[in-house]
Amino acid sequence: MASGDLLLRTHAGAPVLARAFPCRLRVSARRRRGLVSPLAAAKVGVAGRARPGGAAAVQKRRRRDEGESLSFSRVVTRRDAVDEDEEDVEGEALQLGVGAVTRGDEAGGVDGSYLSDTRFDQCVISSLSLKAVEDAGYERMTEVQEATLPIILQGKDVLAKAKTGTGKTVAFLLPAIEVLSTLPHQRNQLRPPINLLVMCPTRELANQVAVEARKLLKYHRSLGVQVVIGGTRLTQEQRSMQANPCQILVATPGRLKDHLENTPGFSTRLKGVKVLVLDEADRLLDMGFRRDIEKIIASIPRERQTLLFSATVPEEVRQISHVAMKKDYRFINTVIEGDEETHSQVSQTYMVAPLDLHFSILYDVLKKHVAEDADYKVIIFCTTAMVTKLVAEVLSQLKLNIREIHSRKSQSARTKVSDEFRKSKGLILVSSDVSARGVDYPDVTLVIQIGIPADREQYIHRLGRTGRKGKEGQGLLLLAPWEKYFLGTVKDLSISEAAVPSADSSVETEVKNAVRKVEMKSKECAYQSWLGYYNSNKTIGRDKSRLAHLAEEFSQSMGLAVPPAIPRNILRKMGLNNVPGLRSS
Ligand SMILES: Nc1ncnc2c1ncn2[C@@H]1O[C@H](COP(=O)(O)OP(=O)(O)OP(=O)(O)O)[C@@H](O)[C@H]1O
Repeated sequence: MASGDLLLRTHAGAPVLARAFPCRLRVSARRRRGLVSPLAAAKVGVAGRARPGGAAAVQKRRRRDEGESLSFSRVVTRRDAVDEDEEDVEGEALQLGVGAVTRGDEAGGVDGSYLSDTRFDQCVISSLSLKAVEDAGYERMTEVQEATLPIILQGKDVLAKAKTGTGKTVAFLLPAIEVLSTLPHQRNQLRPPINLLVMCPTRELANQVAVEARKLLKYHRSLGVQVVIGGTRLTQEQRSMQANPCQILVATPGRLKDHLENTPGFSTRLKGVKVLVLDEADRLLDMGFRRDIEKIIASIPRERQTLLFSATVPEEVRQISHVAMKKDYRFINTVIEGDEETHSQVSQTYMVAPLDLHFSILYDVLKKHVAEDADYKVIIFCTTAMVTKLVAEVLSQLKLNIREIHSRKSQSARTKVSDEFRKSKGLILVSSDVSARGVDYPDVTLVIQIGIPADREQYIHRLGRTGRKGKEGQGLLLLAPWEKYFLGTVKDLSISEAAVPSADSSVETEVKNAVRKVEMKSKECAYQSWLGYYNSNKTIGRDKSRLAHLAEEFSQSMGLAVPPAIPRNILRKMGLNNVPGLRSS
């Protein structure tokens, strides 16, 4: 936290405490014990003060989505790569830590600390929303919901940071719906305005947010929600928007831009936006999405409320939040200062081993996990879509119960796999970063990450697919020796080294046979995308001949004696033509 940020800790319900502790003396006593809600504090005049504007230059980080390189245009265009048809910071900051750890039996978790003591029925929300919240089975607010609701209801712009799986979706949807429910809604309008626009970086997340919105809208009969995402026919979406226009729109950026450019009357409807939400805000504001987001923001009214939510808010996101928010926005951070951004009930380990052992290690770890936990539910994150496909094929050959999801799959296949994984146990999902953020699969027991994640934030979001709602979970990061430097970026997290399983020759033979059975085409594609991914990595991609040598190691791990040849034009686009060790075709 930057100097000048206000440190407050919260324990119990914001609106309730505001009534319960009206005098400065009692608030101060609770502040000393770290138990004051922001609203209570604000009432007695201890609200956060403006942060000094930091004018540090915004570092433009080149990021990858889907693990594919963004640097080689047609080989992997930005469209293919990204999962999309796929002022100085002046805000007030509140640091809200978890006061007492409560045991959340009703949440089914071992540690219910993500829940606050405030019940929804103690809040100033409409009876229609309250009934819907109760029907959804939510009784107490989560910490982030408790912390943000009163401030959003005051009409403030909010940038909120809270750990993964702690209810950020309801935290922005519920107050936004409350705002909308006070607006006049005329039935039978030909093109009714869109009043709430929620942007999400992935299609799966957009669908999930719409499902949560529908739950909360159960009794708000005059309000509706619609989703526009890539991978579906634009005309189909246009027809359904015309047939049943809704006030709430959940969208991925590329597709929203398509509608802006191609759907008659759409830009007029966007002029009605009163609340804009950027879910996974840091991802939406990074370079992969920035241009689309800026265009979208330019198409909606300046006079609006903006809500940015994420489990990670790197300093540069705070620096550029003026792109979307008013200067007097509030930064609400529910991750206590000094606490890790990951969950303490998730054990994190890493293993370092040469690439040619990775499949055997993976198989060994999975076999043990499956044997130990009949209700196992594992996600394996891979660096690129094509590497994901390869790993899924190898593990399927080993007769594990595998499903595969990445951007090269059709949207219908993605939706089917995602729905199945949400409902089932006893499954292993091999995924690219399409599942890294926001996706709420219940009861994931283990998250494995093979190879370095795009960055520290991506590591945290991927790990956050387990340990949701206070439940326990495990995380394993599997690295090659030359990837070990990544550990330096997450050294503040509790990751401990795990011993590499000792070699078992029968397992190794089994794995080698499985690898051998995978089609050559899959190996070629994996090799090319692997090369693209590490080529655009600032550390590894710097030395091209070393990169070629490492790529050869990767091709050997797929059982290839000679690395596949890559079309010359693709090598050129990657800036890798004439690099010794790389073959062109
Ligand atoms: N007050 C509540 N009580 C119990 N469960 C809740 C409550 N609010 C939300 N949930 C549930 O908690 C789960 C996690 O919520 P959600 O997906 O919004 O988390 P998140 O913080 O957005 O996670 P991520 O950072 O991964 O996007 C969901 O299943 C949601 O239905």
